[in-house]
Amino acid sequence: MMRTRPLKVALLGCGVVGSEVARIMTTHADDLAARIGAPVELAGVAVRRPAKVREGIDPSLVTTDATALVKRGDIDVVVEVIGGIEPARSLITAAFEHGASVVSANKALLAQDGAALHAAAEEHGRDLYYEAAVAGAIPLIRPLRESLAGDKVNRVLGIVNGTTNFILDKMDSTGAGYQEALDEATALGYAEADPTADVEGFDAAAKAAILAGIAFHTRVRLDDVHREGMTEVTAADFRSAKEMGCTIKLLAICERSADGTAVTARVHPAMIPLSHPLASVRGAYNAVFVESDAAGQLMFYGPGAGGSPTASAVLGDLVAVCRNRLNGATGPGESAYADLTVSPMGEVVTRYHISLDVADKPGVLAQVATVFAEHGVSIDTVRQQSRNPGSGDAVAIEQGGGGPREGGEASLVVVTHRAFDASLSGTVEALRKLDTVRGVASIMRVEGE
Ligand SMILES: NC(=O)c1ccc[n+]([C@@H]2O[C@H](COP(=O)([O-])OP(=O)(O)OC[C@H]3O[C@@H](n4cnc5c(N)ncnc54)[C@H](O)[C@@H]3O)[C@@H](O)[C@H]2O)c1
Ligand SMILES: N[C@@H](CCO)C(=O)O
Ligand code: NA
Repeated sequence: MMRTRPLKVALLGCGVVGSEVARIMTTHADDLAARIGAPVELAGVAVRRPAKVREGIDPSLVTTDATALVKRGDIDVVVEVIGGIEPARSLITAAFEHGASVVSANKALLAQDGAALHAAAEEHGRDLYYEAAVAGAIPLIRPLRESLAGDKVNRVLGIVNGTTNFILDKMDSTGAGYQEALDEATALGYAEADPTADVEGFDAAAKAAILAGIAFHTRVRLDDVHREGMTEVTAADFRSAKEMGCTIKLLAICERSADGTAVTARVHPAMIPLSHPLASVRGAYNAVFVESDAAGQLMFYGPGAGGSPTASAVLGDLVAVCRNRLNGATGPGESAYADLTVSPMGEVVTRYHISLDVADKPGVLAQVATVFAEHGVSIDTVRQQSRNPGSGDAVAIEQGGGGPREGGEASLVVVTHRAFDASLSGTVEALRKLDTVRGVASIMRVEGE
């Protein structure tokens, strides 16, 4: 039976995501009411620039005082789509203290202060939902928290940042420059207010922390996630990847150790085979693999960024939280009982593609191979490409076949078998000290094989 008194919603922030949340709340009001069992009313919209015209929003609802709005006392659900740490954190905390449940899209805040916010929600008997915070529209938080609650997750691997996937895809498929592709992603509403968060991997690292925490029932914070951005990926890296039958993606990888007692979480660019499903994830789309004991391998795919897709996830949470309120119940809170050790990057085991600039003279290959062996890193393949003395150009490689002329420089590409990341770092450090190694052009991990 439909309750006539509406549930009151306060919207904090009316930017790319907030404006879409308001639009869908208005256009789908009847369906939302039927699904929830009570009408939902937009009771206030906190903004920074009140003079801006906001189509479909009653100007009398607009306020610049977000604090007063969340403290009104009659608000059932606060939707936080401001982003950043403050004032979002204080506003969410105040919302719980004043009796509201919270829906947020704020991965930066949840990765940093998720534990404290969950504790505040629990203390006040309210909900904290954040499906939109990870991989936009794709249902991922709820499947991990609820659908897989009876299984044991061992690995989460995916593309969780739309902006960087858009940029890498453009660079790979059209040869576009980095800045041109970033400007387009920003114009399409994918990028964060400061795109450094996207391109330096902070956004994906925050999402990895949230996913690892839920998947492994262990607190994983942003600082626990090894992070490398994608600003140094070059056209030459894409050429190397192509020669390997691979492409390059910015991946988030959360793994349980072989003995099951520890976990790692990391974000970095990596080569993946073109035959892997993640290789064909284009534009701002995201895709995440979840591997678990009983279910095996699951793949989640869809739009990972943008106002309307993100609003879809926010609305889904809003419906769930409103239903809980009507039932006098709360949904699942934080689950960190397993309390596994979060290991550093050095304990990750994977494969590596290393490009070295070396002197083209006898014994160099053996010297390089010895350094790998001394650090316990086993070589899978080696490829050498010579450059004629005085020319920067690579020429055909015919090892021992009268090709390379001694005295010039060569580029040496080594692909390893699986090895500890710490061993690889030790290898690279030692390689840099060899006189015959002129430089380490790139180091890229190889995943998804
Ligand atoms: N855009 C996306 O694709 C996307 C996807 C998933 C999650 N998110 C997350 O959603 C949140 C919002 O992102 P967005 O893209 O809509 O950002 P946005 O910058 O377009 O919108 C944020 C809005 O909040 C307003 N704001 C800032 N401080 C405020 C304050 N004190 N009171 C009221 N309003 C204030 C800003 O003026 C702005 O209009 C962020 O946490 C972001 O990480 C965004
Ligand atoms: N800036 C983020 C938004 C979605 O969280 C992205 O590009 O994926
Ligand atoms: Na999601």
